[in-house]
Amino acid sequence: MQFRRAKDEATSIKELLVRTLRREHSYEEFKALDNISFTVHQGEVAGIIGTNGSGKSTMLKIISGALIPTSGTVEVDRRKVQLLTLGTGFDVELTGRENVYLNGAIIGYTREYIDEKYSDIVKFAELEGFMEEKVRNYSSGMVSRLGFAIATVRDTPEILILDEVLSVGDMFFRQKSEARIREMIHGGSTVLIVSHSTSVIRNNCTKAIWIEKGRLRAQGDPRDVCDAYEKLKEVPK
Ligand SMILES: Nc1ncnc2c1ncn2[C@@H]1O[C@H](COP(=O)(O)OP(=O)(O)OP(=O)(O)O)[C@@H](O)[C@H]1O
Repeated sequence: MQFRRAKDEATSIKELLVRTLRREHSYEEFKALDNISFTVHQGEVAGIIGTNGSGKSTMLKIISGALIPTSGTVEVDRRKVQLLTLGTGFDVELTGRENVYLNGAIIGYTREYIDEKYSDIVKFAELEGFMEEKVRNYSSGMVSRLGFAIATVRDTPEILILDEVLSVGDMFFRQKSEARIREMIHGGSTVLIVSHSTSVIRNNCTKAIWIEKGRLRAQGDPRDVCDAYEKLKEVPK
């Protein structure tokens, strides 16, 4: 997967304007994912790990169909896939209620479905009494709780893709959200889960895939792959 990145960033708005007018921008091609190949079988729970910027979210977006790869192929039945990701599709100038409809529509829910599930979403997010308030006035934990409740209200799909949806909210909400995710993971779906927590990968996954700087570094037993990944992070003595 190749992206185009601005090579020399302007240091001021004036410089940016001048460069734009003079058409002086230069770009470089950047490979976010390079020659990655793996298989996830039906019923497997695959955990994806890697340091920041290594390409995990890009890969999930390609698998779910949100991004089209510049080369290579993915074989997946997209009608069965649901990608859960937080923090996208919220407008802070709208109320909590309006954002449920906006965010739900982005995920692919119909208006009728959101009408039916609205009170379950509010209850799970514990935001009764705040839904007519603008999201601008929410704390970041409240926004994540609402995002999590919207994303997970649906019945578990056959192929579930989770992009860092754990560890949301305070300790009490986290316990509740982890229990919901565990139910989804162990409900018979095929799951791909990105997490920075190696204990989440060790405790829930049947295989682990480690991506580093856009390349496949290792795949296999979650304990072996997580052990190797943690060694990378050890500070040299
Ligand atoms: N649309 C884009 N245009 C240009 N570069 C992009 C784009 N999307 C992602 N990238 C770059 O691709 C690389 C991989 O990003 P990605 O978000 O997939 O990493 P990640 O492993 O999910 O990171 P993190 O753990 O921080 O969430 C990063 O260097 C990022 O800046």
